[in-house]
Amino acid sequence: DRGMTWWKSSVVYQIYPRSFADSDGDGIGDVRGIIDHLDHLSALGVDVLWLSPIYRSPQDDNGYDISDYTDIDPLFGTLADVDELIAALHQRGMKLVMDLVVNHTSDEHQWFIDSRDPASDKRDWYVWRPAREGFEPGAEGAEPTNWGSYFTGSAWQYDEASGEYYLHLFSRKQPDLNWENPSVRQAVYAMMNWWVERGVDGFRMDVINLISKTLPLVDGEPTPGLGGLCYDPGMVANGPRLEEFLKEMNAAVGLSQRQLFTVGEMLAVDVDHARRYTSFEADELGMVFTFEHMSLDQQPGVSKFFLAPLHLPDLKANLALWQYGLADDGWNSLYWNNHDQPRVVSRFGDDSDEFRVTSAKTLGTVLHMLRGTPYVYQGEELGMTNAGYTEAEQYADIESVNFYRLATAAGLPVEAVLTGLAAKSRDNARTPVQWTEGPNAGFTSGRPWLPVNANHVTINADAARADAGSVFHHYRRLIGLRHDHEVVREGRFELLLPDHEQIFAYTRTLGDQVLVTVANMSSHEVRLQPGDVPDVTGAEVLIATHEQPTVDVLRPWESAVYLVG
Ligand SMILES: O=C(CO[C@H]1O[C@H](CO)[C@@H](O)[C@H](O)[C@H]1O)[C@@H](O)[C@H](O)[C@H](O)CO
Repeated sequence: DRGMTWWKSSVVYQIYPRSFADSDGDGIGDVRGIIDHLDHLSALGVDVLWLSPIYRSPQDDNGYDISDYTDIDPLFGTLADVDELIAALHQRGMKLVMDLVVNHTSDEHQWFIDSRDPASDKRDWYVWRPAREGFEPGAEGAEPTNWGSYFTGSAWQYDEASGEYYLHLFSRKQPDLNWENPSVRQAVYAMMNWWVERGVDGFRMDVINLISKTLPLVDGEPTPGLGGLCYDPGMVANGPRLEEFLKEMNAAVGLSQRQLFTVGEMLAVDVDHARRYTSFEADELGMVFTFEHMSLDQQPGVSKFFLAPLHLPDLKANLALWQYGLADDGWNSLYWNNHDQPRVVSRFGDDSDEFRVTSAKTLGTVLHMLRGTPYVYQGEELGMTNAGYTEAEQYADIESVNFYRLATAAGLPVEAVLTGLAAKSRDNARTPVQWTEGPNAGFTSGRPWLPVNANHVTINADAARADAGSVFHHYRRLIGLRHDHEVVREGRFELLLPDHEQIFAYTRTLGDQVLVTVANMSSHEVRLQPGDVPDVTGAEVLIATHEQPTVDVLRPWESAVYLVG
């Protein structure tokens, strides 16, 4: 049965190696640090480990700028360390998913170094263009199109030596590969097969729906207030040959045939696109990551740093749209956190001492009881919070640093810019994992590359593991429910109380079994009316944040899951 894929009953744990665990005291996490903490993953019960990039890289974007795809950056370790990690994971019944970053490479990759020479047979491996008609090459406004890079500023860099511009949708040191060139595609597939032969079980594909550009490349609508450049992700996403490339890749690497795990990170992807890309008949991808539910607490059409309050009915409506949209074909990925998003307990929960644990648990429950494959980002299982930075100098992330420079140069009040960064900067997700209450939270014996959050004295893995009521043990139980109950894996989703401003409630139905999830997503007590949710009298309570849960009155951030039938 084409739909019978192993990852439908799996939970994925994402590691951002720089910030997970440092084994050699250089202040930067590494592969041996991961090997030293596999017990933590086994205790949590996760099935798949997704590793953000550890390949050789000048680290301009913390590894998402790769200079050698088949070698490990010495910061993180060696190929032998990775072989040991793969063996150790497989021995524990877990799988390893590597990050595949092939929309772009580093400008220090040999391919790009060769490509800079117009006579090189690698010239057409990247996207080179002459200056805009009628402009002096290198002059103001001579860029081939008005596209903005995701890290702000023009997406084109003038190359004095060859007198032309190359495209970089991210940083200047991340030139885009030209996927129109079949030699580029074959080189990528060969690299993927090299890793599969080494024991890797699948790939998380970085911004994979940007690889097919619509030709010819033309100007887009300037984004208001951002210097006249076009920052519309739709400008370059979901191009005309994307599905052709995904099918070709799938066949060349045997992704479906070898049941390899694949998830495509996709900006500007909607549920209709996702249905096509993840359809069981299509042989393209297993899942996609959408940003739609991550874009509801920002002002529409500008940058994520322009904040807007989250309206719970909007979040429920979007999650429901994807649950219904992929109900009978395709498959959802489920996530609140990753290395690009702020910590969910600070964003959608309440990270005060009074409600941090309960709101973190309830956010876990409402996500993990949905239909799809859940992703847990390192530290989420501990209820780690945002970094709480107040000064521009504290930020290390290229996207945040560039945005601060552009926004203040454009005359935006510094306070407003710092407020936006404090809420949305990617550095919020990148503070070191808090293992102990001790120095540097047990992350490193050296000086951490990014300061450890001071709240590690109370929020740390040792304390969480020792406390049966912790977020850690709640996540362990949620993961257990997915392994033990087919209704959690396959049950048909139905949203309840769509317009309720505080309550998130829904059912999952499989045969005569009904799972009822009811959650109060506010810091205030909420009273429900009879009939608001199905009668759960006598039902088995599978998991709950509070003793004696009821569906009449829900305490702040209270949630419970009932199994009826
Ligand atoms: O666009 C991406 C794609 O991210 C992927 O691609 C980026 C380039 O490789 C890389 O920086 C990211 O870490 C990787 O996940 C997000 O980083 C985006 O910039 C934003 O932060 C999300 O709100």
